[in-house]
Amino acid sequence: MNKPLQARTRIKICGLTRPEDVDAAVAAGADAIGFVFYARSPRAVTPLQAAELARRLPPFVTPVGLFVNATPAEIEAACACIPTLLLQFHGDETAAQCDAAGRPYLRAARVDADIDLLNFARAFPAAQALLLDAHVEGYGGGGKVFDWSLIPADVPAPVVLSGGLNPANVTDGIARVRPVAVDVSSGVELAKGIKDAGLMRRFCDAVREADDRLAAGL
Ligand SMILES: O=C(O)c1ccccc1N[C@@H]1O[C@H](COP(=O)(O)O)[C@@H](O)[C@H]1O
Repeated sequence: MNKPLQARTRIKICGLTRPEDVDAAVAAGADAIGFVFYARSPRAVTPLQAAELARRLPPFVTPVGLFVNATPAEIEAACACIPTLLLQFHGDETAAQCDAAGRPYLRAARVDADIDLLNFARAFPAAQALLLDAHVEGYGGGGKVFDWSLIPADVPAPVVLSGGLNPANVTDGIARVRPVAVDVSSGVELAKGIKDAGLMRRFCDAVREADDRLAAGL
């Protein structure tokens, strides 16, 4: 269930920890900013830190909270600090656990040759979108590209393409997968959790270029 040709590909930039990076991501054209609420990640922030960063977001830029096997209390604490938070479940959460949060969510699938993406998508009918990331140790954020040909054409959910995207490969990813959105972390970083304004700008420009090419039928 990918996007119509004329629709703009949305851009999520994830793993932000610094106010100046939030400002630069917004200026570059990000539609969503991700905060990692997973203590083992080098990009982890606390709910209070994320709330401080999220206050910088203008209207229509969505804060996204990334969770890996968090408790309901941890999810509630983050939502209490950022009332408009869209959830991203990136661990081993079941549909019942995702639904129990009672909020809109993205469900991440960690893709390798063993996953059945059709069944996975069907298991999460309430998810707003299926976020496809490479299967890496540590759940995600590894900067690894997966084999896009593993994505069936008829995935019964909007697809967010992720996993090792960067300014050089995102145009190709959009042309091949036609996702509703793309999500990047490592590919716009100087170091884990430290974003580069120039790379974020180049990434967003590359997404626009891909959209323009698709609209022109190229
Ligand atoms: O960013 C992390 O540290 C992270 C930790 C645990 C799960 C997911 C994580 N990040 C997400 O992984 C994808 C792909 O990231 P990358 O561009 O390949 O670095 C993306 O959704 C990140 O937000």
